[in-house]
Amino acid sequence: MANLVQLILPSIELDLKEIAHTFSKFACNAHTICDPELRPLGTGLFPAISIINHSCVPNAVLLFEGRTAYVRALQPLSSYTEVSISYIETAATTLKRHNDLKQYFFTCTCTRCIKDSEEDALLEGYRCKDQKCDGFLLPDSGKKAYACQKCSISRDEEEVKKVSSEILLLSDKASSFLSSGSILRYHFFLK
Ligand SMILES: C[S@@+](CC[C@H](N)C(=O)[O-])C[C@H]1O[C@@H](n2cnc3c(N)ncnc32)[C@H](O)[C@@H]1O
Repeated sequence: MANLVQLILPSIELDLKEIAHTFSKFACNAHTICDPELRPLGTGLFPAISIINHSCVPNAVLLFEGRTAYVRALQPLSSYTEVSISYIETAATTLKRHNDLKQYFFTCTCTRCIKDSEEDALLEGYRCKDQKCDGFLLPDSGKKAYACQKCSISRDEEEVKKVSSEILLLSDKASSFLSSGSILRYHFFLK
């Protein structure tokens, strides 16, 4: 980034180290401004909000109305409770969350991150193919087969890959509907 600035402004004497420093501070303290559908609109620096630390089980959420940022509590908070928000998508495994947090240069040690998480297994697992079973198919160590943690029914890798690509396709369709605004129109029509 610092080199890019020098490329754009070659005539100005620049301290590349200082620019890199400033951009790094900006990246760690800035927030993505979203519209009500959570579509990113841009990046903003809100000093009062930059003091809020991250948790994967946050007790508050950052919302925007236009360019104005609001921190809204997700539960009643007593005095002296530290307010936390999530810097990242929380519906992800611990490994994914920690990867996403690398840009902020810390390792999260919230309650969700430190417990040996069955939740992670569920996030990575697939619904058991037996409709009557409420278990999840979890990968074996080599990911060659998936077995239900409740009834032990298994699916082979190919079966799981097929289901997973169908899910990805559906998710892509949902995203493109969302970004085109079609869901909003559909919602409006239903009303
Ligand atoms: C937006 S600032 C948050 C406020 C910052 N702690 C301060 O005192 O100004 C983001 C930085 O705070 C630190 N931070 C945020 N959440 C953290 C957490 N849960 N554990 C450790 N460090 C955290 C990281 O250094 C991160 O880059």
